[in-house]
Amino acid sequence: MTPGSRLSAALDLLVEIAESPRPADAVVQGFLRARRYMGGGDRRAVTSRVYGLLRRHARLGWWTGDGSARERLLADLVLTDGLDGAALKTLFTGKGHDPAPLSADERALAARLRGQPLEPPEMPEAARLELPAWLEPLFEGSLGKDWRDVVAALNGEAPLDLRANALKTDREGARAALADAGIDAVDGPLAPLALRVWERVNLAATPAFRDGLVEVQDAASQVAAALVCAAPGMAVCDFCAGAGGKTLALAGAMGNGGRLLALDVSAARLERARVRLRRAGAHNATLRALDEASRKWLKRQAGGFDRVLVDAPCTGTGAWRRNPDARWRLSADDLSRLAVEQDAILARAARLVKPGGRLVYVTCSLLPTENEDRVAAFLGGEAGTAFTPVPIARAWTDAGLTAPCPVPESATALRLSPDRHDTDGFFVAVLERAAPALT
Ligand SMILES: C[S@@+](CC[C@H](N)C(=O)[O-])C[C@H]1O[C@@H](n2cnc3c(N)ncnc32)[C@H](O)[C@@H]1O
Repeated sequence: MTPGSRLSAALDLLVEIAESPRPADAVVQGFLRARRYMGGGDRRAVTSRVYGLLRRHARLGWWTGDGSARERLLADLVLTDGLDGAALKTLFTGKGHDPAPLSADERALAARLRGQPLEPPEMPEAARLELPAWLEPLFEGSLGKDWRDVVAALNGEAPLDLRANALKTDREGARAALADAGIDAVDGPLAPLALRVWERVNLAATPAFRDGLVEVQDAASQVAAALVCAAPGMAVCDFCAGAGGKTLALAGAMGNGGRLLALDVSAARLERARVRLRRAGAHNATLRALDEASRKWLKRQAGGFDRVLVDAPCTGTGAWRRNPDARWRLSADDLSRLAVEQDAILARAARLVKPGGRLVYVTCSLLPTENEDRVAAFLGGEAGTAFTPVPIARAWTDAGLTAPCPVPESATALRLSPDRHDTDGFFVAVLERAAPALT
């Protein structure tokens, strides 16, 4: 591809992301899958430009007066890459797949931006931080004095984190299999099976992935799954299993022994989980899509599980590094709607926990309205009366995690964030149902 045609592809992809309800990383994957003719260099150039544009969205919007995708691209080429009029002319040729030549207005825009910094002092803070203005007070009010560092880190690039599949190998075995495919992996933070890859790789093409030795999972998500403390022989329910990221880790912790039930309202996501479980060699999981007709069935499962994981639907603020556009899709209404859903799911899932068993509440959000507030609402309501919070340090030890526990002994919630822990943002609370008194 010519440098110009790479820009055209980046523009097409940007428009596709803007028009799709799906997260950016899913749209990017689909886009590349449909263009197998693109070589590795082209893919890297296109995706790196697109993610850059998404990460600089507000700043480029400020400079262009909320301009079109093409205007933002033009501004990016001038402000970030430092291109001048002559260089732009070689890219915007209109020949082949190159973008159409610049109009007089676009040439004037490029001339106006030439030599300017991306972030001039007069730029409002919300734009500099790439944060929707309505979310600024929420972050400032809830994330402590370092809130700007958290927000900045959430706009950084995320590495590819993998989990070695304990059902088939260990971390060293997985690392060696990746090395055979020419992929360098270092230990990931906190989680004992985490491997981290910084280069862009085609993981799906490697035997390590195809044979189920590794799965894609952020280190924080691995920690969240570990804190369920699932063990062989237990009955474990993954109430919001989705495409099975944590179900797979739970199956690994259970050594394929015991009963693992994966539930979700999305049958399509569970279907993806089925494929991944098969590849991982996980045989102890049963998958079930929840619908109106499941109510009676769910009632019959009451008190049947040692562990119930609720990886609740959330805003995903903790995963903004992977989906930088997600912040612009959020609204205050989403936050209120999600809180209602999170409360309802927690109450429903809690019924499944055995006396003496544990309910583990997880989100990939950093907002207390989805985390601490939801746990407090649950514990203060009828469904939560039998539950008490377990100190994270205790669950950490129970889980056999060997890295130092990142929160104090007394903390009953864990919040991981990219600035402090070098992971995605995640929240975990572990609640225990009172065991019957011994007589
Ligand atoms: C954060 S995602 C789960 C991610 C998954 N656990 C993983 O590790 O890959 C939340 C999931 O909750 C599901 N969900 C939404 N409402 C639900 C409900 N009422 N009951 C069960 N699952 C629900 C969504 O379909 C979505 O798959």
